[in-house]
Amino acid sequence: MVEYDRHSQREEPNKPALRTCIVGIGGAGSNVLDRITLDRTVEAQLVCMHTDIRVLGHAMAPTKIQLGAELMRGIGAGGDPDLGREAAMFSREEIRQAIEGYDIVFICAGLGGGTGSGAAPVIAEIAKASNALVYVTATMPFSFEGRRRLSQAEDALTQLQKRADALILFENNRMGELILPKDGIQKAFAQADQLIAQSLRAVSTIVSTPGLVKLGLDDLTSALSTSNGRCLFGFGEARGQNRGAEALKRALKSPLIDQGRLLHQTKTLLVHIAGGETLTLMEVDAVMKQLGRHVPDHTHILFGVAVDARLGDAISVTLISSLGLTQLNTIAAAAPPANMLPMTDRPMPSLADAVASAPLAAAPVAAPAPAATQQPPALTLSPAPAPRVRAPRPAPAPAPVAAPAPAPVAAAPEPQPAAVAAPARSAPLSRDDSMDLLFKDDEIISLAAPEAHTSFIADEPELFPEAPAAAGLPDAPSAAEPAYEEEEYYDEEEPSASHASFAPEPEYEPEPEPPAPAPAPPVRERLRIEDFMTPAPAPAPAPEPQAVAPAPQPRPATSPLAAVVARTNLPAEDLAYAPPANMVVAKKPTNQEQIDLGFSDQDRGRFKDTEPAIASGGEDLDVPTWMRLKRKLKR
Ligand SMILES: Nc1nc2c(ncn2[C@@H]2O[C@H](COP(=O)(O)OP(=O)(O)OP(=O)(O)O)[C@@H](O)[C@H]2O)c(=O)[nH]1
Repeated sequence: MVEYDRHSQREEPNKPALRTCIVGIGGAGSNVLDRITLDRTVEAQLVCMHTDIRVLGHAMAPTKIQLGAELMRGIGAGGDPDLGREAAMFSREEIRQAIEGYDIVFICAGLGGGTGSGAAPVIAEIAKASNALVYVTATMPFSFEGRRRLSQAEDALTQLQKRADALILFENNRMGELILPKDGIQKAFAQADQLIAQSLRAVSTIVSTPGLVKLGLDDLTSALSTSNGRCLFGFGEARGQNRGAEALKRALKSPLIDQGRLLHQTKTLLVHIAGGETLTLMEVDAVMKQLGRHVPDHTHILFGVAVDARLGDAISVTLISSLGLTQLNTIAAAAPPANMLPMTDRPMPSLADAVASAPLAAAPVAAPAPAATQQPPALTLSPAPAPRVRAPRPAPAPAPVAAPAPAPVAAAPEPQPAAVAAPARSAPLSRDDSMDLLFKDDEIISLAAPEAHTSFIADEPELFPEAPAAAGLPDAPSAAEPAYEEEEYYDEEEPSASHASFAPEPEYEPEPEPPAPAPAPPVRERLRIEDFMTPAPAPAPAPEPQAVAPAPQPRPATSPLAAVVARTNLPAEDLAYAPPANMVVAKKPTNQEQIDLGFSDQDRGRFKDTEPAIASGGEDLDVPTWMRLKRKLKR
């Protein structure tokens, strides 16, 4: 058996190691950080930042920063990004001290709520000012969370895009592909957290672990950076026989690379293979050969190998790349060129080549060629609509023919790679066929109808105004605000370039519109917890438990947060496991579809001690809040 000489991967003794810091912001960021903390595989400073002291109190990160303590009084931002931003502004000196002096700052947040969406851009700005490389890992909300959250997430994304050196976007909608349809939403979140934690772990390991074939920050940034597009990430880890092939298979199954499909369009692909002391040359070679069947010749491969004793007898494969918006639109709008099909006979550069030149340029980039126009109709995809312009729903594709792609964005379309080495096929290859070539039937995870939310919209106001506006009430709906209409959201096409990127395939395409226009759905108020509960008389306030900061002071009775402050006086057990004493479950209202989302009564594992963050008199009725409540909703 051939083994690597591990001596060659030792760093020069006088070369300082890269200092990395991972900042988790808000509820989602804190959950991911908890997972990383428990894994104990990342050598980085972990910092949790939140406005909500109850979440901070349970966070496992060694360093915690309460954002805007005086402004927020220990309460979450209630879904209001302005409050989250102001809270971060109030605490910017603490933030600066916490992240100063690091070479790389990873920022992890769930976009759509108040703290993460508002504070993350501020923190990214501070990190950039301290000359750190800023990598942002963010989630976009589930579509069922409502249009308001999506819009807030898009705003935050636009701001982050300007400040981050690289941005890995996880669409929660796609996380559904990681689990079985019958699994509860808690499992979806847990799986999503795990994937995000893996990405952070993989990226930070790549830059901090000495490797046989070392990847540098420039490699990583070039693989991750895209001015206006989407990062692709796949990670797989496996043990036992065929552990290399199995790890690669799992990495290719990642929903973030569309089950391997998106790799066929990448110009640069970073591949990192790591294993314990038993990692062999043959295993690495086999993984690279296998990967070569799914990557076109012209892709520039940045290849790294590391022996990491912490992996034990496991092998991990990390794939990182990015696709520009134009490429994504091209994929969505046109039938895939033949060179997107699995390239079963295409050899990859041998490992010897790779080790000889690190990073490895697998093959010279092929000269761009005109887009393949006569490809077989392998996939029928909806045409890409113009970005962010409300327009009538585009008519479904009439027949499975390779329709010419309409120009989805103002920029000139990127040239398509030449359809080289395209295996001749007598019959059209469906996506399922394509997956069959990769995996056995029972290994293909059922695909949820994908929907991307990576639109990048107009410029945001400056992050650092001279005088920040006074804090408004969290999540208070304004008169001008659009009503919360889930039905309309599901049905309506929100045409945007990025939506087009992941336009559903024929099997998921909605039914054609009926000839007569359906009556407009009734406009509903945004659901509140009051819709389900009615107050009972005479609650007796109990002494308030202390967390990491001074007890929140009650706000004026006019504030919707007043009820939250009052509720924090209740015993923790009541908060976590039973309805508050002053509440009784009310009769089920007729319009509560958002609540009928299949919450199971299983808890969130190690997060089970997390207190609920329900604003009983407020507006904070998001999914994570219900998850933290862990209360089985009875009808
Ligand atoms: N993948 C994943 N996404 C989450 C999780 N928790 C929340 N999210 C997503 O992140 C968005 C923001 O939720 P939070 O992070 O709880 O909100 P926040 O940033 O703390 O803001 P406030 O609660 O308003 O202070 C939600 O709309 C969800 O889409 C989680 O555990 N995993």
